[in-house]
Amino acid sequence: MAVYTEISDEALSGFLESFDIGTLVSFRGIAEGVENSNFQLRTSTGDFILTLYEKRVNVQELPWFLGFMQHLASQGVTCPQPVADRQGQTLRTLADRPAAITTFLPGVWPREVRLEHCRPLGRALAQLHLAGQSYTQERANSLGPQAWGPLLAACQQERVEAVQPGLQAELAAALAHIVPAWPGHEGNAALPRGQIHADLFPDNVFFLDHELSGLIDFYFACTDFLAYDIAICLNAWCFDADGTFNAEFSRHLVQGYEDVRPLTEAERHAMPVLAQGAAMRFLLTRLYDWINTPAGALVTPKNPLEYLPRLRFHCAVEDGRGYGF
Ligand SMILES: Nc1ncnc2c1ncn2[C@@H]1O[C@H](COP(=O)(O)OP(=O)(O)O)[C@@H](O)[C@H]1O
Ligand SMILES: N[C@@H](CCOP(=O)(O)O)C(=O)O
Repeated sequence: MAVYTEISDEALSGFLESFDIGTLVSFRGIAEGVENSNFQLRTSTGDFILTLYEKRVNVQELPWFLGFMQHLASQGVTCPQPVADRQGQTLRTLADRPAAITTFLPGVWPREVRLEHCRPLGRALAQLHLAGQSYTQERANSLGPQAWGPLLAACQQERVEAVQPGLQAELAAALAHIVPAWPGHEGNAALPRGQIHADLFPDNVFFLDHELSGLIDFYFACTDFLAYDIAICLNAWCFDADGTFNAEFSRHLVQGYEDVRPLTEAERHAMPVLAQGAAMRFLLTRLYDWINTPAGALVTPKNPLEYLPRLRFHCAVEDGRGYGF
């Protein structure tokens, strides 16, 4: 459960007095997520989400994320909207943490990914990319290839080896292959860039009555290669429970994407290295959290080793045909 910071009823009721959203009826910590503390609030006017920003979020960047969510909504992408207080501020402080209230998005994320989810997912991702083109302020990807080596080093070799013998050497070797091959690296051709979600896992995509009802959790969003977002989705949505890659899911995802924004040949060609990088990024952040989560924190760290077979799979793929397109 991701509640790193507890809040009392009194503190929350006092906080709500600065907003025009009614009085507190109930609130509960949300037993999902790993990054921030999230609470579901019910007030006399409706449901809201309160987020206290914790780990990887840089407070200076919060206006960029909140502005991005507002911009996406203005372009027709359904996502939570920051709620302003009576002074017009969306970013506040509660329990010594940066805090924001956002609207509650109806829907449920798919506990089991099915084929019917994949095409709508691809379409929504491409719509997000097109909508992001008019949000012009850039935010560098702080978890891009330049961060992976330092992240592996920060995990400490002996602790990585304790997670799985040989893991440190395997990741170091994969990094030595992925980083020099990365688009835009030292003379490599770049790919189309723009605003990406960068964490569009099933738990960040809501469905209602078999339709995609909205996207949440924009706190890793950044300016990067658009196709990298597809590579993240290939990792997060297109492996069966037994670890087998599901090419049919992948094909539907990419078809949905291309219904809205056709891929360039260079993007298709780069998909294996982008998918390797995406597997590496989530493996490393999970590994870091696995090793560093403080005892007693109300959070369930995610298993880094789920991403090792995915990384190996992508390292063996030669071109887009490996992904079913
Ligand atoms: N705006 C929202 N509307 C409805 N539920 C939400 C909303 N934001 C978060 N949630 C719920 O909280 C959970 C955790 O949120 P998330 O943003 O993924 O947390 P974290 O950033 O800590 O990983 C989600 O899976 C969802 O159930
Ligand atoms: N999606 C990441 C972790 C980030 O958590 P989220 O709950 O914000 O999606 C992973 O699975 O490693």
